[in-house]
Order: sequence, then C-alpha cells, then structure tokens
Amino acid sequence: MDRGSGKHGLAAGVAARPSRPDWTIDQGWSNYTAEEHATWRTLFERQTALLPGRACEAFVQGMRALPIDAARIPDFRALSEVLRARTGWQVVAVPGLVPDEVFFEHLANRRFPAGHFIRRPHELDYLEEPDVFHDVFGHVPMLMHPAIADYLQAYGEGGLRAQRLGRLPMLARVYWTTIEFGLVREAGGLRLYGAGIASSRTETVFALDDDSPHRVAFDLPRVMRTRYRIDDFQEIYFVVRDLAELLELARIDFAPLYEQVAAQPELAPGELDPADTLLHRGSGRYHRERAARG
Ligand SMILES: C[C@H](O)[C@H](O)[C@H]1CNc2nc(N)[nH]c(=O)c2N1
Ligand SMILES: N[C@@H](Cc1ccccc1)C(=O)O
Ligand SMILES: [Fe+2]
Repeated sequence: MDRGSGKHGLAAGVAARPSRPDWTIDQGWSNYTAEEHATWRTLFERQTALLPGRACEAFVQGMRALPIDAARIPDFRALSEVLRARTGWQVVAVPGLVPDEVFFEHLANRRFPAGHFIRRPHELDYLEEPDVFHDVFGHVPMLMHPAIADYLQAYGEGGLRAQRLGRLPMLARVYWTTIEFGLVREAGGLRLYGAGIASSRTETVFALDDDSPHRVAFDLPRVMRTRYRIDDFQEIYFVVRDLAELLELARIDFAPLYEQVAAQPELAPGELDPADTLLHRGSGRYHRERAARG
C-alpha cells in the first residue's frame, strides 16, 4: 500500500478480537523491550527536530506539559493523569483499529484509544494501523487543548449519530481533514495540528514546505463532499482560521447538512472547486509524477 512515504492509512481491517467489550487491553508498559523503546526514541527525535516552526502552538505546549520524552514509550497511566487534570481526557490501550462504534463510544466519553504496539524498526515510515507513536505523539498533545478536547468528544457523539443516519463516510471526511491532516493559521504562517502529519516525517515536510499540495480554507460542506486518499500524501490540506473554528463546527447540527451535501456531486481528492478559498495553489508535481510512474 505505502510506497515509501510516511502517512497513516486506515485501510487495514480491525484488530483481531475484543478482549473486553470496549476492546481495551492493558498497555503492559513493563513488557516493552529495549528495542521498542529505541524505536520510539528514533521516531521521537526525528519528529521533534522537524516540529519547530511547523507544529502549531497548542501542539508544542501540549507536548511540553505531558510526560512524553525520547527515553521511553510513554506510560498511558502517567499521560492520563496529566490529561485528566487539564481537559478530563484519558488514554486507554487498544490492540489496533477498533470498530467504529467502539471508537466513537470511547471518544464520546473522553477516552482516547491508543494502539499499544510500536512499528518495527524496518518500517519506520510505514504504518497500516495507528501505533503508539502515531496515537500518542500525534494525537495526545492536542487533547491538552480545551477546544480540541471538546471537539473530539463531540465527534464521538456525532459518530454514533452519523452511523444511525447512514452518513458515516461524510463525517469521517471531517475527521480526516481536521484531526488527522488539519492545518491552522498562525501569526507566523500555516502550522500543522493533524496527527497524521505530526507523526510522519515525510508528510510533515510535504504538507508545509512542498510546493506540490494545495492549501484550501476549511469549509464544512466542501469537505463533506470530498473523497480523500488513505494511501498517499494528501493533494489538498484544509486550513482552519484557528482552533476555535473547530468548536463552532462541533456545535453545528450535521443532520440536515448530510442531506443537502448528499444531493451535490462529490469532489475527487485533489480536485479544486471554483468556490474554494485557495490559500496556496500547489503544483501537483508529486502526485503527477507518482501517477506517471504507475
Ligand atoms: C471513521 C472512524 O473515525 C475511523 O474509521 C475509526 C475506526 N476505528 C479506529 N480505531 C482506532 N484504534 N483508531 C482510529 O483512529 C480509528 N478510527
Ligand atoms: N456536530 C456534529 C458532530 C460533530 C462534532 C465534532 C466534529 C464533527 C462533527 C453533528 O451534529 O453530528
Ligand atoms: Fe489518527
């Protein structure tokens, strides 16, 4: 699936079997090997070096306040203690992807399900399922921010609702373009807050520095009708004005929007709409060359 670029695809099926009804397991922190901690260190150090001037302020502040460092894979109990005091969230361990309704149920209750395993040393840029580096390094710092904390809880509730309405694909696009691959405007320029970017060395560079992708102002109905890529870098990154814009989104009733948007044509990944607020017109070079290679 992945041809050498580093992004997190959710194409793989769900993990083997629930050990508990909510699919949680013990992190088993003391069972991590020295090699696994070393893999964490490698990933941590190379990402940390890239993030100044690229990660948003909330990400940097969240990371600073959490017990996350290069030395070892973080212990979810220690993370949860700090998170709970700040925003009421906790981190629970899961064996990999869990079914949608299980995922939503956790989020709706301010529990972030994080993969307990870490990728193998020979596949540092390859990831089929979210592992502890993606989930903890990428997602958990943003959960320290009150707007993201509320947004993600609301997303969990909205997910359960979208499932009942048969509109999950449309809602998932909102998650994808914000929580996973979102950019935000800051005084110094565009910054990343999406975990799929923040946990990927190659995509961190691609999303912000490369001339190839478009950057378009986030617009809810626009995003809802846009298909996305799970197996390669995004061709368009959507930019929010600030993190408070996400909170406004969370408070919008999506039910009538689903019906309006369903009546409109979908947009392919990378396809621009005449109504877009284009912040940066990308050259499309990367995806064109990729397509030419076949
Ligand atoms: C649409 C939904 O948000 C998505 O497919 C879910 C499914 N299950 C998951 N399970 C885990 N552990 N992590 C995830 O990010 C997700 N994503
Ligand atoms: N407000 C949305 C749910 C949602 C919350 C947060 C993010 C995205 C969507 C709804 O009515 O279903
Ligand atoms: Fe993720």
